[in-house]
Amino acid sequence: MAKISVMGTGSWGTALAILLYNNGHQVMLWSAHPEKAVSLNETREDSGKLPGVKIPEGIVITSDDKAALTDVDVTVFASPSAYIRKVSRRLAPYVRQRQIIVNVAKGVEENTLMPVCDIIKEEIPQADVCVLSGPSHAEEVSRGLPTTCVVSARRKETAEYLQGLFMSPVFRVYTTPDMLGVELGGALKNVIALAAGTADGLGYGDNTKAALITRGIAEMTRLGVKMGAKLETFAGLSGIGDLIVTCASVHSRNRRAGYLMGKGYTMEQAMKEVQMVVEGVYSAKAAKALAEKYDVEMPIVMEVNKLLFENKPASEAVKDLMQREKQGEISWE
Ligand SMILES: NC(=O)C1=CN([C@@H]2O[C@H](COP(=O)(O)OP(=O)(O)OC[C@H]3O[C@@H](n4cnc5c(N)ncnc54)[C@H](O)[C@@H]3O)[C@@H](O)[C@H]2O)C=CC1
Ligand SMILES: O=C(CO)COP(=O)(O)O
Repeated sequence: MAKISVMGTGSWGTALAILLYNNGHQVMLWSAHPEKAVSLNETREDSGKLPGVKIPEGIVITSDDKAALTDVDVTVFASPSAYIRKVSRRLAPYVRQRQIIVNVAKGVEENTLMPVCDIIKEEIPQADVCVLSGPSHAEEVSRGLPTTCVVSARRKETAEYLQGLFMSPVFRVYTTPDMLGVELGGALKNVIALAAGTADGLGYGDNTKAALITRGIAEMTRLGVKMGAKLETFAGLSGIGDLIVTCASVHSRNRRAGYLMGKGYTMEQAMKEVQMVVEGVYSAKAAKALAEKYDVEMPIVMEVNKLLFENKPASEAVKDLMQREKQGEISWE
């Protein structure tokens, strides 16, 4: 049994706290907001985000920074990527040397182009920062539906230790040394899922969805490999796996936001309607900037940026993607 704190009471933090508790660990769930910790303690359910999912009484819910980080074996950082830097800075004084921190957020910071693990490392240099990612909607994990993920760490032993903590009969975890690839897959798939949702909103079919997923993973892989990630990672759970689920699932916030934009909502209206974090909107500019920095062609990412930030009509974006200059699927050289 390990002592684990989960930092963040969004749907993913809550689902992972329940998973880890059911695996027999001692679990604390921390909220950045005292009032949220108080209300969750009373209701033992987040009826807005995970209706019908009970948070076991054995999980201690707190907003006390020090208590949540004292004598823990592992801490899981589950805040949305936009808050990770602020949360890391706030918690850094309570983090011991070589503390294992598992990042589960998916994003790239807009102004620094850093994936989430790098942000945590910068703010908490004494920590051993790892990542868990994959096709894993909280709504399904919290109900014990079979799910697979991948965990990556600097050292193989740490990755295997974490694999053991998270694994359960309904939650299968693989290990990988490719932290960068895992992180990029998780962040970039959200941008492509906005496009897939938009296509749904426009009333397009399964052919269109398959095209966006396939050409989307091609873009993600091109960028990732140029940045130093491994090609195989993009064919794995944190790459194509997560891209498929996010483009197709009824639970996906990114797909839903895209769907609403396909129906004519502005980005702001869509985000308001979805009510939970839509990471693709925050990562889209960073993905575009990375494509430019590494000189990689990412036409879907470019069109999503126009849709989000230049009010380009969705149907125009699709037309422009379809009528791009002719291409080979693989090189003739
Ligand atoms: N929900 C899911 O199924 C999955 C989510 N993720 C990732 O996990 C991360 C968290 O997502 P969710 O739990 O879904 O978020 P959510 O939309 O359910 O909840 C938002 C979270 O933001 C927190 N928050 C709001 N204002 C804050 C502030 N000023 N400072 C710090 N925290 C603040 C809230 O307390 C809450 O924990 C995201 O990066 C997401 O991509 C990854 C896998 C699955
Ligand atoms: O990352 C996720 C599933 O693996 C969650 O995706 P959404 O944020 O689109 O719901």
